[in-house]
Amino acid sequence: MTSLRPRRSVLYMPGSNARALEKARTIAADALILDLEDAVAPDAKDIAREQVAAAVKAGGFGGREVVIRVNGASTPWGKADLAAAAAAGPDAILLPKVSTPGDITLTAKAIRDLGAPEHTRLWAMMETPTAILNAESILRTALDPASRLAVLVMGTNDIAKETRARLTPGRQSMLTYLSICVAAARAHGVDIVDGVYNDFSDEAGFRAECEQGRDLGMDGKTLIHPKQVDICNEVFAPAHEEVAFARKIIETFDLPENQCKGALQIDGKMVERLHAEMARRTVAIAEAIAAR
Ligand SMILES: CC(C)(COP(=O)(O)OP(=O)(O)OC[C@H]1O[C@@H](n2cnc3c(N)ncnc32)[C@H](O)[C@@H]1OP(=O)(O)O)[C@@H](O)C(=O)NCCC(=O)NCCSC(=O)C[C@H](O)C(=O)O
Ligand SMILES: [Mg+2]
Repeated sequence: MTSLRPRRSVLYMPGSNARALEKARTIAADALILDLEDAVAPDAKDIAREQVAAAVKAGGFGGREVVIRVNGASTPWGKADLAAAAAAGPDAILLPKVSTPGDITLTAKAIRDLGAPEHTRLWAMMETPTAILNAESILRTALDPASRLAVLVMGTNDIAKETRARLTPGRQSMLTYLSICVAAARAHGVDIVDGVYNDFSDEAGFRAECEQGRDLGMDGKTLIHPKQVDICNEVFAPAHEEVAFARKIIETFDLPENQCKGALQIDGKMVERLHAEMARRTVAIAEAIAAR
């Protein structure tokens, strides 16, 4: 079952940047990814690992979901990262460059053996051509709760690198990859967040890409700079009118005279029971956001 935890804005920060780790405790993002992978230079990997583990253990992140992105198992840092992350016990560990179901199941087993607390979930980066081709089988691992798989994170920079597709305005080249992953995530009750928008000074372009991701079915978007958080939170929250209409749908279907009806007319629109289900989710996510 997809969780109703708001994951509108998911902000990356380099684990080597102590100032950013400190500042993160006051940024209005729903989730934070403390990165040990691509944002950290090889010479800074050890200090980043120590800083991130200490920051997670120290806490103080309030209701923000705290995630550690480790280096891959085949890198010189992967093993130490996983051990440190499991011991720190964040809300989730984010695996980069997942390509097969085994990447999830083996990591889940490894962190269990390393003593990771039960609450530590796995998030998976979808950013290789093989991951896209294997999306369904990777996501199927979520059927077993032991996999801990909770969220997919799109890695559009790596997808562009590996496929040689260009990241153009409108992301024509990414749409198939994004939608395949949305379908796989939804089929198996896992949340999914969109890739980053690199030009963090371009507010209009960023807003358009947030809206595109939301309309494709994403739960939120990964971010690289604090100035992207407010727009992202706004776009991925249901609008006031949407919530009001959702409440109206629920109330109308709940009326005794409508108990036997499958379809109704509300404000000139045809509404079916499937819309009542969607409306319940809209209201629930709006309430979860309001409670933050
Ligand atoms: C992109 C940046 C390097 C820009 O940094 P900087 O030049 O320092 O920006 P500012 O001067 O505008 O910063 C203003 C203040 O905000 C703090 N800050 C900046 N970014 C962050 C952040 N991400 N989290 C927390 N705080 C942040 C600065 O420290 C300044 O604070 P103050 O000193 O109080 O004024 C930088 O934004 C950055 O490093 N961003 C994150 C880069 C990153 O994590 N990249 C990896 C993830 S993206 C990726 O890998 C995608 C995926 O895998 C794929 O394949 O697509
Ligand atoms: Mg990447």
